[in-house]
Amino acid sequence: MTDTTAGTPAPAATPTLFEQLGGEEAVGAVVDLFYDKVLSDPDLQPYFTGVDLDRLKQHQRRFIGQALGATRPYSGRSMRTAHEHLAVTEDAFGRVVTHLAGALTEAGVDEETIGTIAQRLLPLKQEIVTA
Ligand code: HEM
Repeated sequence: MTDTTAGTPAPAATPTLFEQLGGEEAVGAVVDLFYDKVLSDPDLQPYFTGVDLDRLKQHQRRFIGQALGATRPYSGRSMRTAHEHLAVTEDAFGRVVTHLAGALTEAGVDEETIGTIAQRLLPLKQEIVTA
């Protein structure tokens, strides 16, 4: 069989947002900023009372990962199961997304990309918001 692809470079896969933002290291910086914003917000602090910090960090990484489409396969609890005991309000959900947008802005991400990211998170609202 003739190899018609010989000598032809493989088509570049469209980079994920994760790659566009600069990969693991850049995203790590966004996670840190995001984490500070969420924990400094008096309206959000109660949700995280008693949640250990490792778990919270993991939460932030997952959250960012979901937004950027860079998650390793996720085998944890469903979004509904993970959040239903928290009675997350629509307002709280909105605040968290706003803090993510703020962290991304500070990290130099352009507005259009931030809009795309926010759109990706929106469908999760119906699973996470239960109050
Ligand atoms: C798109 C939005 C969100 C995503 C992708 C997300 C993702 C996750 C994931 C993956 C977990 C871990 C589940 C586990 O380890 O079993 C989790 C737990 C948690 N999430 Fe979220 N989350 C979102 C929004 C929120 C919001 C808006 C709040 C609060 C205002 C919140 C508060 C928490 C807390 C407190 C936990 C820990 C629960 C526990 O350990 O008992 N999350 N979230």
